[in-house]
Amino acid sequence: MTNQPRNIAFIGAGNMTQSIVGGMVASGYPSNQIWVSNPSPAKLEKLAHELNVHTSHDNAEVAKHADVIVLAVKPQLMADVCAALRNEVADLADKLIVTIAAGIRIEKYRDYLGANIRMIRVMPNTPSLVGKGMSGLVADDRVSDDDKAYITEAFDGVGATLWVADEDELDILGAVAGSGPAYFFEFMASLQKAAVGLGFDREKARAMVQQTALGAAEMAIASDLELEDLRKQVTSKGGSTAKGIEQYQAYDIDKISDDAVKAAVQRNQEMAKLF
Ligand SMILES: NC(=O)C1=CN([C@@H]2O[C@H](COP(=O)(O)OP(=O)(O)OC[C@H]3O[C@@H](n4cnc5c(N)ncnc54)[C@H](O)[C@@H]3O)[C@@H](O)[C@H]2O)C=CC1
Ligand SMILES: O=C(O)[C@@H]1CCC=N1
Repeated sequence: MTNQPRNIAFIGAGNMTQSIVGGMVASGYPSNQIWVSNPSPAKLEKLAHELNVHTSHDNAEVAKHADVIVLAVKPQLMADVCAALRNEVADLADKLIVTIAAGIRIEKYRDYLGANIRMIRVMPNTPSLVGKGMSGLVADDRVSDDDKAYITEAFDGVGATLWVADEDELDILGAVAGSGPAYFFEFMASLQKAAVGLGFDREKARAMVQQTALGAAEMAIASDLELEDLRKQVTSKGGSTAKGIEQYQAYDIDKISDDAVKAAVQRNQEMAKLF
């Protein structure tokens, strides 16, 4: 890291924490400066064994070690987890608080943790595990440039980062990029099923689907062309792709994506009210 690594504690050792911590360690973040807590031991044992990070079942204990606390529990549990931290950790205002939870607004965390906290909201995604994450970030106005540079570098280590203007934008980024891997996996699984339906075994069908997805994503990143133009390059006039694309368009794939993203944004907004 260019920025001085800080002691960082993750509260909750679920899918997202495992992805981020795995990616951070792989990108060179010192594992002896990472703490992770979780109520049940199985995930902690795996993290301690594979990544050599510090673990505990006690949230307050890991928080006390940390300069940076990452809240990584489900939104439904956030109020209770924060209430316990507030009771047990005296100097929360001196620490940088990062949350990766969908929906819940910074203002709400001030109720949960105290009015004087400084906070960054990050909306990551699970490909962070393989260093290909996409994380959106937004900070309150108490967060310093140093804090922002540090957290940007930490999440750049597990993929790409994008600072957004406000929390409304973060809800949208979450609905596109946070949830996005699920949309792509759903689509890839459906292509796999189509190939299996025509006689391929699952393994071969998966191999061709995942390599094609990887190739398409890498081409999109490498190219200056619009995505629509990349699609056209594959679609020879009178050829087979044109027939396949006609089917997607008949089901109005744009509307499917539009509806999906709007539904996910709406749920983020609901969670902001609920928790
Ligand atoms: N999974 C994803 O793709 C993404 C998730 N997020 C956010 O990340 C957060 C975590 O999501 P996941 O990792 O998917 O959930 P998860 O359910 O896999 O992980 C949550 C973890 O918290 C632990 N936990 C439960 N009660 C706890 C407590 N009192 N103290 C400490 N840990 C406790 C659970 O045992 C579990 O290991 C959520 O708020 C979600 O909105 C954000 C972006 C992407
Ligand atoms: O489904 C969720 O609520 C979280 C946020 C983005 C991905 N997973």
